[in-house]
This record gives sequence, C-alpha cells and structure tokens, in this order.
Amino acid sequence: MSTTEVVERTKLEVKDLNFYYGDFHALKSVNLTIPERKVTAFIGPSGCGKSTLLRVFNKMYALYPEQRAEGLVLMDGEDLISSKKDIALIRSKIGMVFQKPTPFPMSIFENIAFGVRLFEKLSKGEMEERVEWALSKAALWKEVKEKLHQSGNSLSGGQQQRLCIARGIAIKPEILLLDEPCSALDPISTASIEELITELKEDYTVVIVTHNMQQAARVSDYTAYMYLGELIEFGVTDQIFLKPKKQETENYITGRFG
Ligand SMILES: Nc1ncnc2c1ncn2[C@@H]1O[C@H](COP(=O)(O)OP(=O)(O)OP(=O)(O)O)[C@@H](O)[C@H]1O
Repeated sequence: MSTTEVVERTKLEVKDLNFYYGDFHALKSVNLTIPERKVTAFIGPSGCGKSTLLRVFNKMYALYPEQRAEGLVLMDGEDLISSKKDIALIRSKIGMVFQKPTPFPMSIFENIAFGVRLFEKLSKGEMEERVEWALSKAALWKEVKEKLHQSGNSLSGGQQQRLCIARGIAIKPEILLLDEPCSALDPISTASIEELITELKEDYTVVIVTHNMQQAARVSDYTAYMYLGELIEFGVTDQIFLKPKKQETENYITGRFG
C-alpha cells in the first residue's frame, strides 16, 4: 500500500432517498456518500433540490406534516429518517447556516451562548472561553472582542454571517450544512468565509450549497450536480469540473445549460 494513500471515512450515506412536499416529488432516488472532514458542494440550477437535501439532513422537514422523506440517511451508520431521537439532539450534531444571515435579536455574546446552553451546562468562565473559541474559529473574534454586548444586528452583513457560522460551530456539531452562505456577501467577506470553510474541514464535515461554480471549485473536495430532483453526477471536484462523465454536467458547468 502506498504511504500517501488516505482512507476516507463515510460520515453521511444517502440511500434511495425520495422527498415529497405534499404531492410534489422533490428528490428522486438520491444515492450519495459524504466523506468525513471534507467539503462536499451541491450545485445545480435553481429548484433542483439542493436546499431540500440539506433540510433532510437536519430534519427541518419534520416540522411540516405535509413534507415526507423516504429512504435512508445514515450518519455514522445510523438512520436519521426513522430515528426517534429528539430532533434537537440531531441538530446538535448537524448544524445549519442559512443563505441570509439570521442573528438572534440579542447580543453578540448571547447569540453564541444561547445555543450552547441548550446542550451543555458550562460555568461562566467556560462559556466565555467557548464564545471566544467559536468567534475565533469563525475569524470574527478580533473584530468583535471589544463589543460582545452589542446587538448581533449591529454587525455588517459579512460579520453577521460569520456570527451565524460561529453560532453553528459553538455547539460543536459533527456536520456543518451551509446553504449558499455567501450569496448576500461582498467579495471580501466571501473570501474570508471561503478561507474559513477550508479551515473548518480540519474538524468538521462540511456540506455547502452554492450557485457560484468558482466557489464550488475553490472550496470543495467533492461536488454533486443535481437537476430536477435527481443526482446527476457526484465525484471528486476536479473530475467534475475538468472531466465530467455526463453531458448534462458539462453543459451546466460550462454555462451551456438551458
Ligand atoms: N415548502 C415547499 N412546498 C412545496 N414545494 C417546495 C417547497 N420548498 C421547495 N419546493 C420545491 O421543491 C423543489 C426544490 O426546491 P429547493 O429549494 O430544494 O431547490 P434549490 O435547488 O435549493 O433551489 P435554489 O437554488 O433556487 O435555492 C422546487 O421545485 C421547489 O419549488
């Protein structure tokens, strides 16, 4: 065996996943393996089901009675769909950051501490350490350390999105789902979030939905191309962008789609 060979571990395995919004069949027999501590990007035209797939991973759909998932989503071998575990417990392992920054209407400090308190009982000192740790990981600490008690809404858009990422990692999830995290950001904030994503994969499995093909190529190790609820092609990012196997993938990434 070559000494450079790296054995990847599967973090999430999706098997024959179908998803319905009422009668609408939004995900069609999706099969996919997401490796641990890598960045996996979902790309595809608007409405193809990228966000729906993320919402299945953290069981967001379970709040809506007309939404239904069938199939298996195995996290470390354990099915999330049929799991009777408390959804809050699943969310503590699978964090999600949304397209628009959504700070809670409270201080920067509380934005982070609030979620941590739901799952852990920390002393005041431990909580302060955790808040600093999460803000540092999200590359925001230096900018906010003097104003932790100001409202999260007083930050710029890019800072708010980093605050939401800090909030996501503060509870130490195993998987971080990012749904177009840079779509509302300027190029400088986008660059800092991309840098952060690359750092995050040292500790977390990251799944990102993006419309920005260059971003997918820059930050991800694996890319999945979706179209009309189907997974068309999945592979190592370089292969998908340089030598896609399917004509549909090539049309999309070269802008010849539609
Ligand atoms: N709450 C809902 N009720 C009914 N249909 C929905 C709902 N949410 C999404 N859909 C439909 O499911 C399909 C997939 O939507 P989804 O938001 O997952 O796509 P997407 O690839 O993330 O799109 P975008 O890139 O525009 O965010 C679309 O046809 C959409 O209209």
